[in-house]
Amino acid sequence: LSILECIYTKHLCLDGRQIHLEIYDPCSQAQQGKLSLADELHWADGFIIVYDISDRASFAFAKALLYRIRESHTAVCKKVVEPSIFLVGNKQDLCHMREVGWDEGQRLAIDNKCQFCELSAAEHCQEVVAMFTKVLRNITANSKGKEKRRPSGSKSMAKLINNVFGKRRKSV
Ligand SMILES: Nc1nc2c(ncn2[C@@H]2O[C@H](COP(=O)(O)OP(=O)(O)OP(=O)(O)O)[C@@H](O)[C@H]2O)c(=O)[nH]1
Repeated sequence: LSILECIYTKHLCLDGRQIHLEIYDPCSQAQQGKLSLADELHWADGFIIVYDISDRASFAFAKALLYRIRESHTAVCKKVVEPSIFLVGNKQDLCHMREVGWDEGQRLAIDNKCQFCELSAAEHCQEVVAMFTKVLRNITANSKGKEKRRPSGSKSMAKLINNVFGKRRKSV
């Protein structure tokens, strides 16, 4: 069984500005342990890295992804605007099964200059919308008219999209 990645596109208006979103949601199962984000690192303006607060392994994976993004940015794109990175601890409704402390997530985010929040995509989808809005505001504030598009046919990266738009990934 392999699960396909998803690319979502959406036009929206934020603060009076038209935005064309291209969002790549990779399949975490297929990539586990691989961290192959080579294409995405070159074109993405922002990254949303999601872990499950009730699953320490997912936090370790999120940490590895964060380092990978940071390393790549430092090595390759020194002069380019820093990508916006949002670290998200999901499944806050499973607080009673928590394996990753809020402070651990926040510490990782502070150490790597990214934003952080905990939320429950299942129970409070408005929190997901608010998080996405922050990411977009951050990106538009950083980019200041820079045009950076995903090359067609290339893979790209973002997370949590199925929880926002309710779209299911196809399995083959
Ligand atoms: N309790 C709880 N379950 C959630 C929440 N968000 C997602 N889930 C569940 O977690 C499981 C995985 O959700 P997915 O949306 O497939 O997560 P994913 O990270 O995109 O999964 P991959 O296919 O591995 O990329 C599903 O059973 C969801 O219903 C949440 O906030 N709380």
